[in-house]
Parts: sequence; C-alpha cells; structure tokens
Amino acid sequence: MEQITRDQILAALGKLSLPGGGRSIVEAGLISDIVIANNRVMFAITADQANMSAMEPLRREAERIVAGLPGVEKAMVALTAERKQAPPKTANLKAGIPGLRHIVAVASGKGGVGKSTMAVNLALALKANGLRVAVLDADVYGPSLPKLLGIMGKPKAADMEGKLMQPMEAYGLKVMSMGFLVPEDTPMIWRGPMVMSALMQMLRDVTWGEIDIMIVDMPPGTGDAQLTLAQQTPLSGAVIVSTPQDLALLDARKGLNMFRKVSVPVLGIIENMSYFICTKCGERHEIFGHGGARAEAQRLGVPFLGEVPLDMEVRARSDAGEPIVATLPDGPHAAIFRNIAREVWAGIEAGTGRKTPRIVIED
Ligand SMILES: Nc1ncnc2c1ncn2[C@@H]1O[C@H](COP(=O)(O)OP(=O)(O)OP(=O)(O)O)[C@@H](O)[C@H]1O
Repeated sequence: MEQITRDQILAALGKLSLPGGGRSIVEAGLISDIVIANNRVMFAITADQANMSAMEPLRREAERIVAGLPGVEKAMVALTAERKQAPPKTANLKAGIPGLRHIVAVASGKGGVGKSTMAVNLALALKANGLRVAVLDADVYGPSLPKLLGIMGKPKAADMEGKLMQPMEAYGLKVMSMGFLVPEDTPMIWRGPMVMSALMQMLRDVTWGEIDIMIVDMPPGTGDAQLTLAQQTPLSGAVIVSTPQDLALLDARKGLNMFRKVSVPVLGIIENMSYFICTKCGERHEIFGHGGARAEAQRLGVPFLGEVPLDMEVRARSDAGEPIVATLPDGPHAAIFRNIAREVWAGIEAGTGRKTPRIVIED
C-alpha cells in the first residue's frame, strides 16, 4: 500500500466546512498534528467545549473521508476541547460497552514495577478461576502484551468494511494491543486525546464477545493521559501495582489518588518484587523487610491483594512470552496469582452487587 501524505489528508479535509457553513476545518486551523503510521492516520479536531456535541458529526465525517483515501487502512479522529483540561467527548463509551461486564485497570505510580507482568498473570489467573477474560494494552507508549503473551501477526477484520477487528487470542484470553497495529520501531508522539481515541477504538471496534472481566494494562504513571483514561473508561475498579520501594516512596499513593479523584474504586494493591527466592538454595530473602506493604495499604485504606516474589522464573517466562500462570499452573506463583484474582473478583462483586458466574477454584 502506498504511503499517504499529510498534504493529501489536509487537501481532502479542506472540503469539510464547519457547522453552519463558511470556513473549512483546515482553514479554521482546527486540525492537530497528523500522525501517520502503518497506513493508519490519527489526528484531533479542536472544538469549543460548549460545542462538542455539535462537532461530533463533523468528527465522524472527517474520519470517514480520511478512511476512504487511498493508502489509508484506518482513521482515528478525536475531538479535543480548546481548554486543555477538558477531556475528549466519549459519552457513549462511559455508558458501558455491550458484552463487557467489568473493566478493571491495572496501573502503577511509575514505570518498571512489573505492571504488565502482573496484568497478564492476573488475567490468566481470573481465567483459571473460571471467568471469560480479555486483556487490553492501553500502554500505547510501550505496548508489551504481544511480547508477554507471545502473540505475532495482526488482528483480522471482522466485517466487510474493515471497521471492526477480531481480537487476538492467547492462552484462552482475548487480547488487543496497539502493538499489533503499529510496528515496534515506529516513532510516534502520542498525545492525551490520541491515547484516548486509540483506546476507544480498541474497546468499541473489536468483536470481544461476552467477557466477564477485561483487564486494561494502563500506561505507567499518573499524568494527563492516564487521568483521561481513568475518567473516560467505564471502569469497575482499579488495581495498583507497586514495589516495596515504590510504596515506601509513596509513588503508589499517586496512583491511588488519581482513581479516587475520578471516583473509580481501588480494588487493592499488589506488591511485586516483594521478596526474593534464591535460585540456588530456594530460601526466601526479605530484602525490604516483611509486612511493610500490607501495613502501608491498611494505612492508605485499600485492600492488600498479595505479594509476588522477585523471581528468575517469572522474568524468564515473561520475556519468552510464556506467562507463568499459564505455563506453570501447579507452581507456587500461579497459586499466588489465583488468590489475588479471587480477591479482585470479590472486590468487584462487593462493589457492584451484580450477579456473577460461579468461580471454580482448583487448588
Ligand atoms: N516478580 C518479578 N520477578 C522477576 N522479574 C519481574 C517480576 N515482575 C516483573 N519482572 C520483570 O521486570 C521487567 C519489567 O516488567 P514489566 O514490563 O511488566 O513492567 P512495567 O511496569 O509494565 O513496565 P513499563 O513501565 O515499561 O510499562 C520485565 O523484564 C519483567 O519480566
């Protein structure tokens, strides 16, 4: 497929007039930077905050026009409010997505704490407990699910127009990630509205089917993009991943505060790299002391979901795309994750009071 250029896109959008006629959206300077990657085009249209709903047909029309250009496989267009703090319009999404009963975010106060590893193994443990589970990689800055789950290739179209995509599958999970759509080496500058728009498309335009719980691997940190995601996605709850140092340094608290700010219940904290099991002697080393995290969680008023050791086996299997809960289901780690999964699900049930399927516990 030939590569579309920014000028070709602007020329096509030049025909699109603002509501009420008059100037085009290009002349009015309402088009943000245009990102072109792998035959996918992303940009935002600036709108008056008070005028967002009136601009929605224009957004759809812009998306349709660009998607129809030669060399474009998909177009993603978001509306952004002029005032910076206002999130893009996602009213339909907030109401819930058909088929997805619960969406739970896995987040961290900072990067590198093992958030993605925890998200994948938590998803697999929920599945082992008898639930229908999907995982969504919202970590568009560094999508890691394809690697962690050993998935290659691209999602297939699910309809004739190519608007809907089928999710990928691995170890019985339904999976979607920006990593499937954008090649690893594509330099991309992601902005808040684009992250939200990409996530919306992955939530809305993927044939997920009936899912009891979807785990969303959030981008690390607690900046604007994360706040918008937390605010605009219909979340049943959030799980915070932290390391002992992270807890001590109060980075985890930022994550907690972010979800509290947008009234998403925090289901609890997972302490990762909690202790170290010596590969030679099998002895447990409490490098950072023991019990601190549990006490800290209590102090912060959130459930403590469990502790996962720093372990060579966890890392090696993650890096090989063979997550430990799926490939070593009888091992001690899988049991730890199944317990965490049980706590998470109990928290969701307590929070919603909805009828849920029976969970089969095998250990
Ligand atoms: N409990 C653990 N024991 C050993 N290694 C671990 C453990 N948890 C995570 N790791 C390793 O730490 C590295 C970072 O983990 P991961 O990618 O899950 O972190 P992250 O917080 O999602 O990172 P990012 O900030 O890039 O999103 C990976 O190599 C992973 O295999």
